[in-house]
Amino acid sequence: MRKPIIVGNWKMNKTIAATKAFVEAVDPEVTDKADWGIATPYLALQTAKAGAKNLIVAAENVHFKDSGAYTGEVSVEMLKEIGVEWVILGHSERRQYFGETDETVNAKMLQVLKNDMTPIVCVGETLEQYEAGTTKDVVKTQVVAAYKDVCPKCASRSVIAYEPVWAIGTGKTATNEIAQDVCGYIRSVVAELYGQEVADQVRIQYGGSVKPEGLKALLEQPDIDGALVGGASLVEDSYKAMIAALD
Ligand SMILES: O=C[C@H](O)COP(=O)(O)O
Repeated sequence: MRKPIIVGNWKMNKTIAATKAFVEAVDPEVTDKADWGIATPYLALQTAKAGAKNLIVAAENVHFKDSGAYTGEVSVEMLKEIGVEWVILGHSERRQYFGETDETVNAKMLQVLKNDMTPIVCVGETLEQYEAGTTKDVVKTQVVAAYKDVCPKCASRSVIAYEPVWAIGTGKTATNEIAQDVCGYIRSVVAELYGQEVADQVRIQYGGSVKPEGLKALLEQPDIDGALVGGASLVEDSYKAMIAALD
């Protein structure tokens, strides 16, 4: 039985002070019905870690090298020094605006897993690809590339987030049927790569305009084990409503 995992991806939102207030308000409400987390900008991670007793605290990105002349980047060692063990990789916004590729996502996967951190690796098609009917080809290519040279044991503890780009921040949610169809397909791709036992352990999230009121039904889908939530994770009451929705 896979435990649900719901992570708020804050993107470029919230100051350190706002992070402190959020964690103080939300962390005590967290239940064991799911693993609950927030991914914050780098600057707020230490504050989030200091306040979080229950919430997972994740970074939104990390570099694939140990250290060196990579101006503006943050290493795994830096994250681990402040106790951050989770990281989102390959979010579509990083692919779209910051030159993230399947190759760099793979390099980051290997770096993160080698250092015993947990990746949430994002895959998903654009509106154009969706309309062209190539969703499954696109996500298969992204999953196969992300897991190149990743060992089965490492793969089994990773998390995959399926996020159709056309549903991110647009208010357009994929129907539960579409989300299940693609998440089930992603699990079958993992099974092709590693066998069914590993595929059954990997947790697969859906992301894209998830709201508290839709969360429970989403998680009733057999291959959807959680959600990566943008906008609805930013407001304390909305995050608390997600927690309440699973009680
Ligand atoms: O990582 C989260 C996603 O990009 C979803 O964002 P959203 O819930 O605001 O659509």
